[in-house]
Amino acid sequence: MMALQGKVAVVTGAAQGLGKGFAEILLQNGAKVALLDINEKAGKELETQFNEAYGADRTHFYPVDVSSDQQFKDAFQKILSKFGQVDIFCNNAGIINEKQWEKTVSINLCGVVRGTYLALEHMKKENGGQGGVIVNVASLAGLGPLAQTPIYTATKFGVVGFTRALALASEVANYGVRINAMCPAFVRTPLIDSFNSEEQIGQFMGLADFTRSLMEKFPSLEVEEVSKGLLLLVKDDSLNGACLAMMRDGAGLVSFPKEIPKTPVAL
Ligand SMILES: NC(=O)C1=CN([C@@H]2O[C@H](COP(=O)(O)OP(=O)(O)OC[C@H]3O[C@@H](n4cnc5c(N)ncnc54)[C@H](O)[C@@H]3O)[C@@H](O)[C@H]2O)C=CC1
Ligand SMILES: CC/C=C\C[C@H](O)C(=O)/C=C/C=C/C=C\C=C\[C@@H](O)C/C=C\CCC(=O)O
Repeated sequence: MMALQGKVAVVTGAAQGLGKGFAEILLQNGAKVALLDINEKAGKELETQFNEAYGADRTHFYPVDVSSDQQFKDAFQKILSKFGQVDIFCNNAGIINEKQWEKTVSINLCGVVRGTYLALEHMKKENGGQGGVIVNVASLAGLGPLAQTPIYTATKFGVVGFTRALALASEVANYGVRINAMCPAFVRTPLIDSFNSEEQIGQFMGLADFTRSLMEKFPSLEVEEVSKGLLLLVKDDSLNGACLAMMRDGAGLVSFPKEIPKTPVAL
C-alpha cells in the first residue's frame, strides 16, 4: 500500500462536493494537497479552512479552468515550484450541461485528458519521474447510459475508456504510473440537482421522472463514502486500470469481459 505521508496530491474541482471530500481524506492521511477549481471564492475559503484544520501550508488553492490548456499548465508549474513534486493527481472537475454540450465535453473529457497528460509527463520514469497515481472521476454513467444526459454519459464513457487504455500503455511502457477510474452512482452534492434544471438539461427535461426512478433504484451515496473509494484507488499499488463502481448497496472493482458479449447475426 502507498503511504501518503509527505506525498503531494492535486485535486481538480476541489472547492466543493466530491473534490472537497477527496482533498480532505488525502489531508487526513498525511498528504499535502493542491486545490484546483474555477470557483475562486470557494477555493480560497476552503484553503483557509483546511490550513487551520490540518496545519499551515498543507493546502494551497489555484484558480484554474480545466478547459484552459494554459491555465492548467501555469498552475501545474506553480504547484511544482511550491511543493517540489506531484505524486497523486485526481481529475474530478465535471459539469452537466446538455445544452452547452461542447463545454461539457471540454471540461469532463478534455479536462481529464489535460490533467492526466500533465501529471504523466511529470511522473513517468522515462522522464526521470518518481512514478505516481492518477485517479479520473467518471461515473456509473460511464458504464451504462443515463437517458437524460447523453453528452454527460458520452464524456464519462470517454473517461473510462481513456483511463483503461492509458493504464495499459503505462503497464506496457513501464511508465511507473497507475491510472484508475471512479464510477460512483448518485452522490449527494449540488450536481445531482442538475436533472431538474432546464438550463442544463434542455430538450431532455421530459425525462426527469425517468432519472427520479433511477435515483430510487440507486439511492444517493454520501461524499464521505465515495472518498474512501478514492483512498483505495490511490493507496492500493496493485491497482492499475481499475474502475471502482460505487452504489449504496456496495462498491466493487468492475470486471470487464475479455471478449465482447454478442449475439451472432447472419449478414
Ligand atoms: N454527484 C454525483 O451524483 C456524481 C458526480 N460524479 C462526478 O464527480 C465529479 C464531481 O462532481 P460533484 O462534486 O458532484 O459536483 P459539484 O458540482 O458539487 O462540484 C464540481 C466542482 O467542479 C468545479 N468546476 C466546474 N467546472 C470547472 C472547470 N471548468 N474548471 C475547474 N473546476 C470546475 C466546480 O466549481 C465545483 O467546485 C464530476 O466529475 C461528476 O461528474 C460522478 C458520479 C456521481
Ligand atoms: C441526470 C444526471 C444526474 C446526476 C449525474 C451524476 O453526476 C451521476 O453521474 C450519476 C450517475 C448515476 C448513475 C446511476 C445508475 C446508472 C444506471 C445505468 O446507466 C446502468 C449502469 C450500470 C448498471 C449498474 C447495475 O445495475 O449494476
